[in-house]
Amino acid sequence: MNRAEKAALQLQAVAVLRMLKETRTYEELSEVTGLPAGDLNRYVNGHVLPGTDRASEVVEAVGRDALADELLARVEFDDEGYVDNSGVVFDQSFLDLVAPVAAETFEFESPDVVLTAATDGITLGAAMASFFDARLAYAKKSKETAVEEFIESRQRLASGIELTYYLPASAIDAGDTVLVVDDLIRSGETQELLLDIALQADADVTGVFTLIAVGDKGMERAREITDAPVGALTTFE
Ligand SMILES: O=P(O)(O)OC[C@H]1O[C@H](OP(=O)(O)OP(=O)(O)O)[C@H](O)[C@@H]1O
Ligand SMILES: Nc1ncnc2[nH]cnc12
Repeated sequence: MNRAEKAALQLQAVAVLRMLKETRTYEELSEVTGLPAGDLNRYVNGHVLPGTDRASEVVEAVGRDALADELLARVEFDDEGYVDNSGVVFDQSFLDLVAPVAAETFEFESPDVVLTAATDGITLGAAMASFFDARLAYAKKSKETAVEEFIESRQRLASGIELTYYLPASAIDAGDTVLVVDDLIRSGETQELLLDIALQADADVTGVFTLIAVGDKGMERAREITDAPVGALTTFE
């Protein structure tokens, strides 16, 4: 590990500790990590950085399960089963922690472009793109002004309403590898549109990732369209 990689790891560990600290006392954080509460206080407040051994323990100990638990604690369901996930998609630092875990868990190849759908997919897309050092592209439900050429994909939804997503044609080049991400997959209609946009761009899809799958229908729909890995951090029924 070179100096820059060590520094990145140390800062990632601090970010993990800060996220865990939001809902815990230092004593509780000490129980979770096995580190002394006084040291944790100094790390969380930025006075001292954890050594690289400690840093890698913290980062590795907080794997998929810890993030999935944290996700569960941050979302709320209404009476009709709709999810309020603003506690997650408004928190860029939390999403920055998800990216390395998602990459490792589902073994996504590093893509040229991360593709998502406006609006709520954008912050996760930015975290994933930053982690992979890839470009970010987001399809929108309206045409951006002054852009001349778009890839567009339209679908009639179960409700009968037509939904169209537009992506500036310059955002994905033919032959690019593309990782498709979104905050939530339920019916899979949005994924179908995004995967169709990738297909129209002559790109290769390397995976599909979502924070939350509501049921399995939308995930199955994505699996029917692509052979690449399709994964969710958490599934709710
Ligand atoms: O699997 P599906 O049934 O297609 O649902 C998933 C989509 O629904 C939500 O977006 P929404 O359409 O609410 O737009 P927003 O991000 O602008 O809120 C969510 O961000 C996904 O993009
Ligand atoms: N917030 C949400 N909760 C559940 N299903 C959805 N489908 C689209 N948005 C949703």
